Amino acid sequence: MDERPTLDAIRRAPKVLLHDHLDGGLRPATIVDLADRSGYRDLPTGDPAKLGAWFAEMSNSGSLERYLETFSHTVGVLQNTEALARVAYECAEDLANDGVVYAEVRYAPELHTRDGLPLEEIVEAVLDGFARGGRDHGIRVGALVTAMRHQARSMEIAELAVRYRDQGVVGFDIAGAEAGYPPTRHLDAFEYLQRENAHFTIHAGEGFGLPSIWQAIQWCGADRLGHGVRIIDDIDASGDAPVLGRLAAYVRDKRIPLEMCPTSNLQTGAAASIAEHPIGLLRDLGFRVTVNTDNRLMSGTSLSEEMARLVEAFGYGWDDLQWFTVNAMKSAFLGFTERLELINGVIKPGFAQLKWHGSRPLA
Ligand SMILES: O=c1[nH]cnc2c1ncn2[C@@H]1O[C@H](CO)[C@@H](O)[C@H]1O
Ligand SMILES: [Zn+2]
Repeated sequence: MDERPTLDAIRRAPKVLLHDHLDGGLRPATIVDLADRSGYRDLPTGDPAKLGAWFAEMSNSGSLERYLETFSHTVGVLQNTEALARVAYECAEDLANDGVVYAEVRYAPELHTRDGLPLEEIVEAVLDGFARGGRDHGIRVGALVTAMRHQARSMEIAELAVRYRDQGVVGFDIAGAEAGYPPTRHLDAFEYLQRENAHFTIHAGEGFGLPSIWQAIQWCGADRLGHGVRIIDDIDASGDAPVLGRLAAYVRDKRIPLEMCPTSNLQTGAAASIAEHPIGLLRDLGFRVTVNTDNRLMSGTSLSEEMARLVEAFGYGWDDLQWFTVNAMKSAFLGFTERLELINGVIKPGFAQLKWHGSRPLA
C-alpha cells in the first residue's frame, strides 16, 4: 500500500538536492550574528524571526529581478572566509537534518570579493565548510561555482571549477537576471569546460522562455537546466494528448534533467500556483524531473517541504518521491559508480523502509 507521505515521514526519506544556493540558505540568526561581527549595518531588522519573515515576504515579488534584490544582505555579510566556511558548514548541517544525503550547493565566488578576498580563498573556505559539515552530519555536499550572467567573469570562474574539481567542486553554473543576458554571452566558458570534460548546468527557462533553454542546450551544451520550467511553452496541452515541439521532445529524449524549484517559481511569477506548476505535466510526460529548493531562506522552504507541497497538490505517493530522488541522483555531477552506490545502497533501501512503515503503524 502506498499511503500519502506526511511531511514528517518525508523528512526521514534519503533525499538528493541538485539546486540550492549557498547565499540563499542562511539561517536568519546567523545573518544577524555575522552582521554584528563584520559591522554590516543595512539589515532591515536585527530580530532573527522578523528577518526570516522579511526575506520570505520580500521575495514574493512576482519578478526574478526583484526576487534577487534581497541577496544584497546575505552577500553583504559573506565577505570573509570565516563567514563563508561557517555558512557552508551550517548548510550541510541543515540539509542533513532535513534528510538530504547528497547535495550540490552553488554560489558565485565573484560576489564575495568586495573586501579583497582572492577567488581561491573563497572557494577553499566554502569547501572546508562543506567537508567538515558533511563529516560531522553524515551528508555529502559538492560545490557548484556560479558565474553571474550580467558580469564578465565566467571564464575565470570556469577555470576555478576545473582547478578545484578534485577537491569538491563538482561543476559550474550561471545565474542572475535571465532576460537580456542569454547563455551564449558566456560561450567561451562553456566551450572551455567541454574541452576539459567538466560538468555544468545553466539557469534557463525561468525569467525568460524557450530561446534561453534552446541556447543553453544547443549552443552551450548544458548537462542540466536550472528550472527549465518554461519548456512548457513548447508543449501543446490543449487537446486530448499533449503534443511536444522539437525542443521539448529533444529535452525529454535526451533525458536532460530539469532542476525544478516550485515555491521559488511562484515567487518569481514563473508559475501561478503549485497545482498549476508545470512539474505535474512534465512528470506525467516522463521528463527527467528533479525537485529542489533554490533558496531555502527566501522561499522559506526545505526539500521535504517542497515534496510535501507536491504531495498535497498532485496526490503523489512514495513511488513518485522515490522517482524524483532517483532522477536527481542519476543527474548528479558525481561519478557513475558513486551514483549507483547511493541509489542502490541508500535511496532504494531508505524508501523501501518508509513504504513498509507507511502501511503499518510503528507499534
Ligand atoms: O532562481 C534564481 N535564478 C537566477 N539567479 C538566482 C536564483 N537564485 C539565486 N540566484 C542568484 O545566484 C547567485 C549565486 O548564488 C545569488 O547571489 C543570486 O543573485
Ligand atoms: Zn537558482
